[in-house]
Amino acid sequence: MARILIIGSLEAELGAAARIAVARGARLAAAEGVAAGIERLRAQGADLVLCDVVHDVGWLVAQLAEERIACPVVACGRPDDAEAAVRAIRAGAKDFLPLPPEADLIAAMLQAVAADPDRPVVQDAAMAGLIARAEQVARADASVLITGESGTGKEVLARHIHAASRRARGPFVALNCAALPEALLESELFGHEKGAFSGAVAARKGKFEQAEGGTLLLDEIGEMDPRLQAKILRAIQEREIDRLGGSAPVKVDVRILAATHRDLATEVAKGRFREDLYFRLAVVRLRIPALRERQGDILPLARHFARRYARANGLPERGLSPEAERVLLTHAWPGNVRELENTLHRAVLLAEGHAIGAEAIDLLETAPPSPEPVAVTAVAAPVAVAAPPPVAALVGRRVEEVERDLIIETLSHCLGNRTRAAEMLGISIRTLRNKLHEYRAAGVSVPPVPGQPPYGAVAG
Ligand SMILES: Nc1ncnc2c1ncn2[C@@H]1O[C@H](COP(=O)(O)OP(=O)(O)OP(=O)(O)O)[C@@H](O)[C@H]1O
Repeated sequence: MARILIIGSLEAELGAAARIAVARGARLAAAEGVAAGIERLRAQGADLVLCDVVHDVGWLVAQLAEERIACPVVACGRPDDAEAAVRAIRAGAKDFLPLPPEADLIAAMLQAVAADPDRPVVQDAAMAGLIARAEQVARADASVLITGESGTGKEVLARHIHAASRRARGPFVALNCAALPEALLESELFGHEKGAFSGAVAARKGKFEQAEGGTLLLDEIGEMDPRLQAKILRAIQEREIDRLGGSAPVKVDVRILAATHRDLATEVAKGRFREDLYFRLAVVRLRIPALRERQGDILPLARHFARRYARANGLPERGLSPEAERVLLTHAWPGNVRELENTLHRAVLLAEGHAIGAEAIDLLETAPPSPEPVAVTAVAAPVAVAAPPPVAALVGRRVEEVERDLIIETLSHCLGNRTRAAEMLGISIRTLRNKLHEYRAAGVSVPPVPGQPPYGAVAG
């Protein structure tokens, strides 16, 4: 069932469109303005956005592209307002829906979004078997532990399980447990009441409550502090959570999926992960093979990314030359699908001519692949897989220097996406932009905004 987000007032004709969509089986959410709409998309996603042209459709489309939220936007307005329609389409809206709405047009839109564009691309037999198993367990409500090296597609698989489950109509919420310090992670997970700590100016729902009726993915669960592990265990067992500063527990109906690149059984043996939580989470275990273990997926994935980035950059869709295919098939891909994706993104931008040739496949130097799960930091560069530096190694360095390296590395991990990097760093986007200006002024190279040249005219 398609999930539609309507941005605009439901009291106007857009309300009629909403009623038709619901009558045709869509699930509806509404936001008064673009900023609120984006907030909602970040938390819960949608299959289609209908945005009233009185709002800034261009800004909405640009923001979604920057945050890599893949969701088509259809602008809506009066048919006599041709100027607004043209403006919206030029800004990147997929279509223009004239108001008052026609039931048939809405039905056609819903049908078009029903095909799942986020379905994992799979061809290798090992991976196809895993997907079949995931779809089978999706129907139950049991927790699932997804393991695999960094970049193998653990979040993609988690989203697929959610989409194939009875909770598909509910929200899918993901939280990277390694990206936040303990105190912040606790309030992100469980929410807080107003005044729970200095700075808590208003009550805020945590991820558990945001995922109500849906699925919560706890990514990088192996990095979680033991105190929070105990709280997660309680949430799963009792199906209730305590907001920070709250006086009564809150009931939650959430399916938990957990992901980690670590071998949790070993973490348990070493006393770093609670055994009881491990058994609760690992009711079903799905291990995603490294990309080098599923050669059959390399070319289908490469073609998929070549298409995606050609479209995203307004470039013609081109195939891969036989030589480029050979290069892709012989690389070890220690950064897995994420590395392949980044490589194809660069290749699409670099390639000249009718096909993507080997000269456009720019493979970054990487460490030789390790058969063991490799520890990576939350701020690892997009393709380099490296052990996290022990804090002791930082002694002797200035705080501002370490901060600068952390910010630049995080930004590069996020492929230049400012909003994502700020979120991961736990700082405001404004602070991030100010810091980046300072670094540039000092001659430090800063990862560019996706799709823009390194020192483009756009600020930040
Ligand atoms: N089977 C797939 N089909 C299409 N895209 C994929 C597939 N697997 C991974 N990707 C893409 O590769 C990138 C990495 O995937 P994802 O974030 O799910 O990996 P991960 O294992 O969760 O990584 P990490 O351990 O770093 O969190 C994403 O951009 C994702 O869209």
